[in-house]
Amino acid sequence: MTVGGHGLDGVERRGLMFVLSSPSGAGKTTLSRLLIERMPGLNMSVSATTRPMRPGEVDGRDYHFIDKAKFDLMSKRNELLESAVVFDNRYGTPRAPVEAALSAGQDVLFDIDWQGTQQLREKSRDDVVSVFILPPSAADLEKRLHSRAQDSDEVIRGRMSRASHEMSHWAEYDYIVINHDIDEAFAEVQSILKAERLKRERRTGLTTFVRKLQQQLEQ
Ligand SMILES: Nc1nc2c(ncn2[C@@H]2O[C@H](COP(=O)(O)OP(=O)(O)O)[C@@H](O)[C@H]2O)c(=O)[nH]1
Ligand SMILES: Nc1ncnc2c1ncn2[C@@H]1O[C@H](COP(=O)(O)OP(=O)(O)O)[C@@H](O)[C@H]1O
Repeated sequence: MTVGGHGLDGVERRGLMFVLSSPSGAGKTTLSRLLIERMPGLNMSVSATTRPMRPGEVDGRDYHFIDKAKFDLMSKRNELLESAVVFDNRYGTPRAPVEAALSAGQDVLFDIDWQGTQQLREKSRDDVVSVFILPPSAADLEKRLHSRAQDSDEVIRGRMSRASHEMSHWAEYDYIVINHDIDEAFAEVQSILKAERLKRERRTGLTTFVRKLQQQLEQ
């Protein structure tokens, strides 16, 4: 699917799809924001959802908040790269911005669940790098869901009771990060992205680059 563009070091490479998943409250959103702020060349995929907007969320930045009819229309028109139902709401990744970024050699960051990750992997295995974030303990997870102060007690209970099921998919991911301390977890996720960007297979411009170096040496 991807064409390629210039990497940060000038060598052409294919963009990659960097996926973060976790049970709700483990820290994906916090880590995603830090990555977007601090890693040039990384674009957030803004999902469409039918779930209600939380206080502090911005339409078009955190999600595209749409109704079920619009979601179904996007799905019917094949405008979603993947989609899933989570907590009775629909979530999906708009296709066009992802394809545009990848073909320009940019990377795309996804905060999606295991169902969406499986769909991306089926479509573009070689371009997907997936990271599963775990909380240090159940008590920490619950504390974090409460500290976010954005969901009712009932919604939090629902998220806690789904956490175990979501976590059961950890072994499908390439990397596992335990989010004890946010700075450490961020450094780990950042290292994964940096290393994956250097993988030989996605650096399509290396042959040309090395040939040029050899020519210089032989002159
Ligand atoms: N498959 C899929 N999952 C998504 C998408 N957007 C968000 N999700 C997942 O839906 C779940 C609920 O997200 P959200 O309502 O923002 O709650 P939060 O995880 O507690 O912040 C999380 O596991 C997200 O990763 C998407 O476009 N596709
Ligand atoms: N390492 C951490 N230590 C303490 N609190 C954290 C940590 N990581 C995230 N949080 C807090 O936990 C809450 C849930 O994090 P969030 O990033 O919204 O999770 P998710 O997107 O996975 O649902 C937020 O209030 C966030 O500030």
